[in-house]
Amino acid sequence: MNNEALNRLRWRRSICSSVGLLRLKAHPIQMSACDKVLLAFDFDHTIIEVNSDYHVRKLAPGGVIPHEIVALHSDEGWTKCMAEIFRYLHENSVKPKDILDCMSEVEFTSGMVELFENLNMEKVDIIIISDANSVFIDHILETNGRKNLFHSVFTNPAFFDENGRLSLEGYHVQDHCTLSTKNLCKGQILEDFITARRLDGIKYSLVGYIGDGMNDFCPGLKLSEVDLFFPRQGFSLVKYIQKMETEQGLKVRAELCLWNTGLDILEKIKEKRPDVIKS
Ligand SMILES: Cc1ncc(COP(=O)(O)O)c(C=O)c1O
Ligand SMILES: [Mg+2]
Repeated sequence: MNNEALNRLRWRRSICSSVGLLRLKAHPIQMSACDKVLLAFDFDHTIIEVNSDYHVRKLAPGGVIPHEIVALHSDEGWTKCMAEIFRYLHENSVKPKDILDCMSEVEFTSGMVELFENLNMEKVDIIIISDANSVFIDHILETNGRKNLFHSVFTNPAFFDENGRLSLEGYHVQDHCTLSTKNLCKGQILEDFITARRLDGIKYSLVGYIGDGMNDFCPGLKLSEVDLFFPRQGFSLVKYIQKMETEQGLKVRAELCLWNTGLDILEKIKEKRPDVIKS
């Protein structure tokens, strides 16, 4: 986080603390916490229309990744597969600039910019939880001029090594959640974030989680009845929610709000919390 962003955060925190103190007089029970809305976004097929990990494959010779590398992709995770893809690209003379230029082509999903521009960021925190990687996400946010909007980005750390190869690690190692990949449990990240913010004096009166894939089911389960779960229309998460309920009795408690573009999300937030929309 740069100095400007840190200062802005501190400034927001100080505003929140004063609001908390004012509340103390009228409503002693709510005293220490500053109420905000949290919107947690998946990245691939959510903030952006494509899957960045698939988009980069076009840089391989003939746009084809060898079968033995593709075969490393599993439901338990794809960081090994992606690390091998990056090794393969490097062996085939793909340079860091080629990868970054390829990511510069990636556009935000329709209506996402309008959604972000209409949220009152004094009242809303937005975060990203993604099983892509930090280099792709950073670059795409930067080229779209939206990097500073996000309070935090949780994803697999990546960097270009001294030879120019993109190197990738898992975000964490976990084996408690069988719904998630081994390297990244979005549900745990969401819960840890909310707990950390609570300790900072920020309480979320509404949490919205926006995603498309099966790896977004675990954070959806963590939401409560007052929250909003946004599975993307026509993507795998919609059917997975039904399947997990009928086959495993795992029921999402939050209100389900299907979405197709960012404008659908904006409409729903407007309806539930007009106070966090810019006037
Ligand atoms: C290779 C690969 N990368 C990324 C993702 C998902 O990333 P995100 O969590 O940003 O949707 C998937 C989902 O299946 C995938 O297969
Ligand atoms: Mg996704």
